[in-house]
Amino acid sequence: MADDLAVEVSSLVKTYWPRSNRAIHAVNDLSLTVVAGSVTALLGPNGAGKTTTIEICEGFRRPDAGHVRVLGLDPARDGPALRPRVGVMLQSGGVYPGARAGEMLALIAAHHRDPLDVIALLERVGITEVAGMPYRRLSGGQQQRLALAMALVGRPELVFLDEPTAGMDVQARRATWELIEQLRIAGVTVVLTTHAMDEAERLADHVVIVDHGKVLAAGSPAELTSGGAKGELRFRALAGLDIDRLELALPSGTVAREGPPGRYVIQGKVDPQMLAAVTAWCAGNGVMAEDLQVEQRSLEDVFVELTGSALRP
Ligand SMILES: Nc1ncnc2c1ncn2[C@@H]1O[C@H](COP(=O)(O)OP(=O)(O)OP(=O)(O)O)[C@@H](O)[C@H]1O
Repeated sequence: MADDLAVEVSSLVKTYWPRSNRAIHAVNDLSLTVVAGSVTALLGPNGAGKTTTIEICEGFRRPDAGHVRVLGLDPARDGPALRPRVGVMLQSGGVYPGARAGEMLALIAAHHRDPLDVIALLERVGITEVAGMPYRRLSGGQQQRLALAMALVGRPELVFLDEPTAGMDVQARRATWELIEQLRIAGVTVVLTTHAMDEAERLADHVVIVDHGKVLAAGSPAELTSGGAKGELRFRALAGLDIDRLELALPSGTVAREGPPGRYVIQGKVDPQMLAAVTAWCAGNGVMAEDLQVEQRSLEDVFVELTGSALRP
């Protein structure tokens, strides 16, 4: 395993065999890597295999086949060595319903050699006022914040956050984003799953799109959203430019049109070549292009292109 990789998953397979049903191929030859110190987001429709993959990396599930290394160790075998170094925020559970929130966090802290200060951490995730309440009485968002605090209290080198902001209000969501950004600055590796494209776009250095237990695409948000055939470039200039001649100067497959007079739209694959061709044509024809704007596909556009728009069971 390369030194700069915090997680390496190759050709992972996990099949569930529910008693009355046929086999569910939850993870089906999935490979991915997580660079140490980065934030990596796993995106995928419901049932894509994200949680199963993460749970195998956490050592909670055994894979049927494939190879997993986490901080250079095998999570299935090296649990005791990994546990103090890895923080885990589960989608649900992991907490006794009757336990008080603050006590629960203190209990987890007591298992670590150099934990964060519990009082300060409760404050940081905004649950100081409900710290004395039993877990089951906390709202969904408060339970999420406690789970996040439990993942962080041991000063982990790597954290797995399964849908960390699900059910949070806008304020808590933003505070969690800030916390994740601070983790990255502190050099902590973060692996998260999310259904919120804005969250992935905002936080992730690396996005992995998963469906049917396989990786469909991976890259930085910019890499994933650039290079498609659907981009647009817009600019303003004098009305009545010779659009046909402009189009001839552009890469094939690119379409140019004038919308309202003086407003031009170029549609096609927006890449450095297309941008250069447009500006070169303008320069060669004495055209001052103003308000030049590149409109890329959003991560959500890419996600729907790859995974389709049909509802999942
Ligand atoms: N313990 C289990 N027993 C049987 N099937 C399971 C089990 N856990 C998950 N599955 C099935 O495996 C598939 C993958 O589930 P998984 O939870 O990994 O997906 P996910 O991408 O995390 O989904 P979501 O976004 O809905 O949380 C689904 O079809 C799910 O029903």
